[in-house]
Amino acid sequence: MLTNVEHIGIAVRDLDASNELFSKLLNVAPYKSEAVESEGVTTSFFKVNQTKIELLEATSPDSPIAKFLGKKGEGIHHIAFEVDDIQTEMERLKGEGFTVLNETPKRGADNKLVCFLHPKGTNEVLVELCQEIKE
Ligand SMILES: CC[C@@H](C(=O)O)C(=O)SCCNC(=O)CCNC(=O)[C@H](O)C(C)(C)COP(=O)(O)OP(=O)(O)OC[C@H]1O[C@@H](n2cnc3c(N)ncnc32)[C@H](O)[C@@H]1OP(=O)(O)O
Ligand SMILES: [Co+2]
Repeated sequence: MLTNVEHIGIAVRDLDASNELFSKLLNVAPYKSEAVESEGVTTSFFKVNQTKIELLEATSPDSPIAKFLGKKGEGIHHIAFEVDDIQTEMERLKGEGFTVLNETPKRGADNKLVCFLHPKGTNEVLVELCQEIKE
């Protein structure tokens, strides 16, 4: 079951400059910065009440963020939904005809298992599913 918007991902060219900008905009400092090597990104996270913003800077030219910046420029890159059981949700969405981009949930940032849906099947919006890892 989808339970919430978990975060909104924003592609940025310069994470330091965008951290400053979003700190001023939201009036809070980022609570976390984390590199996710498998995605070729460095992230930083802001939280305002229940709303989470994830800034993403590319760390390699073949990163999805580098490609997105090259094609579309900075801006909203994806919307992430929290799910209670990612595997069940992936199966349900595949059954509805959506294309999952990873058949097995992978480790994302901020202690999450994640899966992406292809934007060509979701009105050009890249959708991420996130399930909290309980350790
Ligand atoms: C930090 C970890 C994690 C978290 O925990 O939160 C993250 O958020 S990681 C975020 C970065 N990772 C990803 O985005 C992984 C999923 N993405 C992909 O697998 C690929 O980016 C893609 C969506 C399959 C596209 O890859 P590819 O086909 O190689 O690139 P193209 O540039 O050729 O794009 C094809 C087509 O898709 C459009 N596109 C690409 N990205 C987006 C997007 N974010 N939103 C909307 N549309 C997107 C792109 O414009 C192309 O369209 P056309 O030009 O019309 O062909
Ligand atoms: Co994300």
